[in-house]
Amino acid sequence: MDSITVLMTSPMSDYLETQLKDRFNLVKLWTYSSKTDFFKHNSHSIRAIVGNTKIGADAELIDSLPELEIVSSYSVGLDKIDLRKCQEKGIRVTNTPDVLTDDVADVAMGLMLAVARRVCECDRFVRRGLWPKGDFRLTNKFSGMQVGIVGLGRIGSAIAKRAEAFGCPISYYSRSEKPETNYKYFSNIIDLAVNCQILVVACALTEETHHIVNREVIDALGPEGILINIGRGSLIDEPELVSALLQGRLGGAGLDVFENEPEVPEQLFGLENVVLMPHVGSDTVETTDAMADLVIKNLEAHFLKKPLLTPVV
Ligand SMILES: O=CC(=O)O
Repeated sequence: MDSITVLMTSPMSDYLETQLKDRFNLVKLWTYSSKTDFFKHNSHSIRAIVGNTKIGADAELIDSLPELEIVSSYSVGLDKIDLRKCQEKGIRVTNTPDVLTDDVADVAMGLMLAVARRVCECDRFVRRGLWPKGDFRLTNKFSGMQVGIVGLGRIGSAIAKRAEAFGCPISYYSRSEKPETNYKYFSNIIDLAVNCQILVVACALTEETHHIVNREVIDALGPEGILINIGRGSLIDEPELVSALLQGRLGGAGLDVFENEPEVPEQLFGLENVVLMPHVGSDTVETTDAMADLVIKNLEAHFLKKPLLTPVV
């Protein structure tokens, strides 16, 4: 397949890069000095794009590559891909579901525990030599806290399963009720926020879910409530989140994702009740290798005219 040109949009894993280079003619977008230079050399040769959560395939890129056949995303989230455009042009799209579910759900649990039991604040307390001067203050019990989940898909369900093991009653909000679970369903996200102590945002970012957690939802969660986001930054109205935390209208937050990554609102840096992670939910050696294998298998299947493993479009 080394005559097939594949575009990688930004640096991902070394393993993925090596695997792509071994099989295809690999073009790396970030090695070009300008878009003009890139398009001049590659417009008519690229047949596949491998994108990720930073750079996917927007309308401009898709329209500039007349030979494009497939976008194989090194991510489960599809918000950086113009799916409508791909559909219109008959371009196939794949992603990497399932293989990263455990890691992202693990991170959600870590954030919940870290915020509720003040793990990072305790760490800073010990490192700063404050312990000999007095004990750390009491925190709140995590086991048994009411957990509300926004989006009960693969990742949301894996979070629910883990939280259940901590004795947490689970409720959820999603577009429709899931008959296969016994978790309490709320058809309105505000009702969910009123009725839980920890709200975990685990849905996909789409036009409908953009800023699904707004001021009203944050206020419904309240000054004792904890907000966790392992989905996408833009699921939450970030300026509203920051002002709620600064004003004490929200109890705490655990965030792996941000609206303008890698930029994080600096007002959050001074808040002890906030735990920040640099969008690393699925970033383990094991899972990134499994994601890379899935990207490669989808590309191979496509060019061998076999069924795609994880088709989206
Ligand atoms: O955020 C991670 C992903 O979408 O895979």
